[in-house]
Amino acid sequence: MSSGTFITFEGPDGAGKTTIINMVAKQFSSALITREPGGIEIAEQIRRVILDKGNTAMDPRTEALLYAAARRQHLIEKVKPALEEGKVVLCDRFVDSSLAYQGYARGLGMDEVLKINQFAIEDLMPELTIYFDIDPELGLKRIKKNDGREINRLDLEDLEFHQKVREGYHLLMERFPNRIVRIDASGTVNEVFQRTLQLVEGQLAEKRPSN
Ligand SMILES: Nc1ncnc2c1ncn2[C@@H]1O[C@H](COP(=O)(O)OP(=O)(O)OP(=O)(O)O)[C@@H](O)[C@H]1O
Ligand SMILES: Cc1cn([C@H]2C[C@H](O)[C@@H](COP(=O)(O)O)O2)c(=O)[nH]c1=O
Repeated sequence: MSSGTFITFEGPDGAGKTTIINMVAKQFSSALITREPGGIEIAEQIRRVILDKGNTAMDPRTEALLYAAARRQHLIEKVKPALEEGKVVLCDRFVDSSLAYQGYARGLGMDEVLKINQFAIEDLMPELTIYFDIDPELGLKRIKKNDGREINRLDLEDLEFHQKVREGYHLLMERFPNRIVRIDASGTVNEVFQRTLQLVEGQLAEKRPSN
C-alpha cells in the first residue's frame, strides 16, 4: 500500500505543463518531479527512440508499446518507490497521454491501448490528473516561439492530429470525471500556476488527517 500522493499533468503539446510543474515544485521542495516518457535512464533511452525525427517508419502499435514499456520501467524504478516512501509525485504525462495520442489520435482505440497499459501499470493510477486544455494551434505556436525546445517526431504531426489529441482528452474527461480536472491553459503563466497550485494543495489537504 502506498501512502504518497500521485498527481499527473496532461495536455496537448505546448500547453505549458513543464513550465507550471517547475513552478509548483518550488512550493513543494520534497516532491518528486518527473516526466514521461523518461525520468530514468532506460526510459530516457526509449524516449530517444520514440521521438527521433528519423524514425518515420515507426508503426503505431510499436509506438504504443514503447510508451508502455518506458512507463513500466519508470513506474517500477522511480514512481512506486517514492509513493511507498510517502512522497508527493508530480509527473508530466502518464497513461492518459497514451490514450489520447495513440488510442484516439492514432486511431488504435482507447480500450486497446488501455489494455496494454494495464499490463504495464498494474492498476497504479494517479489520484488527480490536471488537464491543461489548450487549442493546439496556440500550443504549437508557443513551442515554435521557444528556440531552446527541440522539435520531436510527435510535434511534426499535422494540426489535425493535434486537434484529435485534444478531442481524445475531452473524451477522457467525460470518462474519468472524478480524477481529471480541467484547467484553461490559454491564460497567463501566473493564472495557470495559481489554479494549479489550488488543485494540488486541495488534493494534499484531502489526505491530511484531521484532528
Ligand atoms: N501560460 C502561458 N502563456 C504563454 N506562454 C507559455 C505559457 N505556459 C508556457 N508557455 C511557454 O510555452 C512553451 C511551451 O511550454 P511548456 O514546455 O511548459 O509546455 P508543455 O505542455 O510541457 O509542452 P510539451 O508537452 O510539448 O513538452 C514554453 O516556451 C513556455 O515558456
Ligand atoms: C507519455 C506519452 C507521450 N506522448 C507524446 C506527447 C508528446 O508529443 C511527446 C513527449 O514529449 P514532451 O515534450 O515530454 O511532452 O510524446 C505520447 O504520444 N504518448 C504517451 O504515452
